Amino acid sequence: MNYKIALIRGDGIGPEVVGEAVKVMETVGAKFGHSFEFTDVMMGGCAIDAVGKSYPDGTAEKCRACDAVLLGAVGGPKWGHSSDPDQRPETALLSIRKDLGLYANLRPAALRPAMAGACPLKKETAEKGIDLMIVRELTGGVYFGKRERYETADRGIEAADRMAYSEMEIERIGRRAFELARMRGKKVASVDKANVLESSRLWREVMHRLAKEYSDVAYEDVLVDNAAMQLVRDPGQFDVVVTENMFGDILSDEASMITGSIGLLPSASIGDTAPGLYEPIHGSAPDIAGQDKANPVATILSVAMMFRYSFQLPREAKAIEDAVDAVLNEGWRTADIAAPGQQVIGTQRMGQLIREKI
Ligand SMILES: NC(=O)C1=CN([C@@H]2O[C@H](COP(=O)(O)OP(=O)(O)OC[C@H]3O[C@@H](n4cnc5c(N)ncnc54)[C@H](O)[C@@H]3O)[C@@H](O)[C@H]2O)C=CC1
Ligand SMILES: CC(C)CC(=O)C(=O)O
Ligand SMILES: [Mg+2]
Repeated sequence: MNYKIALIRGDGIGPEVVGEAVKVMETVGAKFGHSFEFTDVMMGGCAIDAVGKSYPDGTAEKCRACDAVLLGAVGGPKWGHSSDPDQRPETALLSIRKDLGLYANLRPAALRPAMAGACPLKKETAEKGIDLMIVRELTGGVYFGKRERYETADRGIEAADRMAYSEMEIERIGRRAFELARMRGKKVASVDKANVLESSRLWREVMHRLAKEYSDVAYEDVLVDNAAMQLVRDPGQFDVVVTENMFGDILSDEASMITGSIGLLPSASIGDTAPGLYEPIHGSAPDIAGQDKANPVATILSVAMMFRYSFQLPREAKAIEDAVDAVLNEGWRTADIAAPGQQVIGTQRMGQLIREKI
């Protein structure tokens, strides 16, 4: 079968890791008899440089014309944090998620067998294993609320960001979490800050209604500060963790380190109708961009998620995941996952080794 893929390579290490992931797709295609038609879609800092704004007209339409989207990362210090949203690379990221209706960001954090030694947690915690799925709400909350900056009478300039959630937004992400839990460990932890925030109180009310409906799934509420601590103390207690946009952003970066590195964790952003968007959880890593140092595994595993969720190709997805594990089991390491004294390989070599295993 032929699949159309939109490629948003983006900025920093984005083009490097997407380049390796594309080659992996082609290898999988050759092995299993699929072909891929790639369309480059420019967005982010590179688009500011080329056409003067980070989210050029027609970006969403180009993506909608494809079966799935693969994104590297956007942003970097070159473009700063302009007061003009068109001049901020991150505006493009938020806009594409909103325009495609990608409200569910699935971020699996699993400790791969070869990485157990790299887990910074207590030995017995690592031995228990880590396999959790963070279900992050992606198109609401404080990242999409009204942003304001204004002069006050007595306190100088003040800035504010509004965090808002509707029942509908909470219910649809909650259902995704409970449905996923049914296919996994049958446990949902809903993370909020209901002891302080009104949006979290509504979040909790809706989650409790769903918990009654999905009575075969064990349910608990966890306050976000406690969740951050529990993730380090005993991550094995979690199966599906559902939470709002910003909490999920932060907790998933934390989860990445207990499983080895942010360079390992993939994600899938999905909605109800538009093509899914697949991306590593990391950013554009300007500190290592252009040096063949980035770990491409997170992006390559994002392709595996694309095959599984958008194309219903579990055999092909597993071939990628098995190849990644085989390469890691042999001890090959990019800099972010290498132990002191261990030999380090680059982005391209890691990609090549994974393709050879496939
Ligand atoms: N999806 C996206 O496009 C995202 C974009 N960003 C943007 O990326 C830019 C940089 O953000 P940071 O806060 O520095 O976060 P970052 O995730 O880009 O980097 C944080 C640290 O992790 C390392 N790292 C990240 N990915 C890696 C990989 N594949 N292999 C090895 N090491 C890796 C980096 O070298 C850096 O030390 C910012 O402009 C930010 O807004 C941040 C997160 C997501
Ligand atoms: C612009 C940010 C919301 C990007 C980010 O950190 C993420 O989605 O993980
Ligand atoms: Mg993030």
